[in-house]
Amino acid sequence: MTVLKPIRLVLLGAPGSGKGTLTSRLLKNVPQLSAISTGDLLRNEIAKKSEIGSVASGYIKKGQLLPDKFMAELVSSELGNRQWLNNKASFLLDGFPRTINQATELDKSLQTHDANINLVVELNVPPEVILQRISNRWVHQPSGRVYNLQYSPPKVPFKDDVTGEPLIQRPDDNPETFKVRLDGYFKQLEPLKEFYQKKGVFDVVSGETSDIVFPKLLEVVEKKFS
Ligand SMILES: Nc1nc2c(ncn2[C@@H]2O[C@H](COP(=O)(O)OP(=O)(O)O)[C@@H](O)[C@H]2O)c(=O)[nH]1
Ligand SMILES: Nc1ncnc2c1ncn2[C@@H]1O[C@H](COP(=O)(O)OP(=O)(O)O)[C@@H](O)[C@H]1O
Repeated sequence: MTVLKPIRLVLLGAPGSGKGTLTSRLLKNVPQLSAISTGDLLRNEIAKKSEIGSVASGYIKKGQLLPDKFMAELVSSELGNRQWLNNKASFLLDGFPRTINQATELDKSLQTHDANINLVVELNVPPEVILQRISNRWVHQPSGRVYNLQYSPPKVPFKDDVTGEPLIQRPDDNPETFKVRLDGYFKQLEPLKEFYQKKGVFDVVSGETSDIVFPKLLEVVEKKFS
């Protein structure tokens, strides 16, 4: 796909809806695009035993969102580090914003660089479908690569396809914590959708599998940017 103008894309989706899966597929199809996944960012900080990681681990274990100001600062410094705060760069945000306050903070920091979000796509996947996926989710924490014992198993059981390193199950993927996350997502969703609908940048793609959702997502992106 040839990109005619910078893509600044937010993927909205419940935990387990396929944000990580669809992001990696999209990046393969749109080489100009790179992504920030806030979940991966935080897990890497936890693995590094950094200050940020020590703050994050408590919230993540309980399935609670981290404070808006904390996340907004983390993401805007990451955007700066990657030199994306300009009107030429393309990027995808996976897992941010998740609240209306985060969205307004993001808006403030982007508009000063003439780099406003120009597409927000909600991944609309039925919750009951999502719940089945999570028990089979295994991840390669250092890279953020995501596997599923049913849907996309690793070539060697429980080993990352690229590095051969062991896969783990995320501590926040247990049923009770996952329910906290899922409820939290739906609580925040409507104000976020309205915020971006008012800006005329909102779209939604629905489906029960990523194989159904991905072509729809790619079509929305191609229609807008190629
Ligand atoms: N059964 C099934 N699992 C899927 C599908 N798409 C993604 N998954 C798996 O479901 C889990 C959640 O996907 P992920 O991309 O991590 O979602 P995220 O939490 O929104 O980033 C992972 O184990 C994926 O491998 C699908 O269409 N069907
Ligand atoms: N934008 C955010 N605001 C607050 N907390 C966040 C944000 N992004 C990630 N987190 C924290 O990291 C956890 C894992 O995020 P993520 O890997 O994106 O989970 P999922 O994709 O399953 O929703 C979240 O449950 C939350 O505790």
